[in-house]
Amino acid sequence: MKVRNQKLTASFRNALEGIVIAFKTQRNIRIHVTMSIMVVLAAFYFKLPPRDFALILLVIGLVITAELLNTAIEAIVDLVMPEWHALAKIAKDTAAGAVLVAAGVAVVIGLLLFYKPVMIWFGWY
Ligand SMILES: Nc1ncnc2c1ncn2[C@@H]1O[C@H](COP(=O)(O)OP(=O)(O)OP(=O)(O)O)[C@@H](O)[C@H]1O
Repeated sequence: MKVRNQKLTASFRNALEGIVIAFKTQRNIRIHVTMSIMVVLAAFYFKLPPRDFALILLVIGLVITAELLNTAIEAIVDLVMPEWHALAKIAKDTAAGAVLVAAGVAVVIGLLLFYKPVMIWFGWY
């Protein structure tokens, strides 16, 4: 039981290390995390309802997960194929495309959720 707990702790530590490495090496992840913090603060400020808040957390998770997987795919491609290869290009470009899709969905959801409170705040509604 103790060995299993130690294994679990090590897996958790490795996963956290992966997130820290991605944050340190990937500028895009730093940008997304900064924007996510700002969006969460804005959600508090505008007192968005719990369901909207949950949706925001969900899309933030989606974008950061996509970024982490993109980082992992980039590392694997660089490891196994340092030279130019058509399949390496497909792997990197589709992984980047996944991030773009997630970020696009996040922007649309953000606009839908913040549109009304922001309009009210400016007195335009
Ligand atoms: N081994 C390769 N073979 C073919 N194309 C490649 C290869 N490595 C990179 N590319 C192409 O170059 C683009 C940029 O790759 P690069 O590794 O320089 O940046 P990245 O790490 O994917 O981007 P970032 O870290 O800025 O998100 C890729 O999206 C892909 O189109």
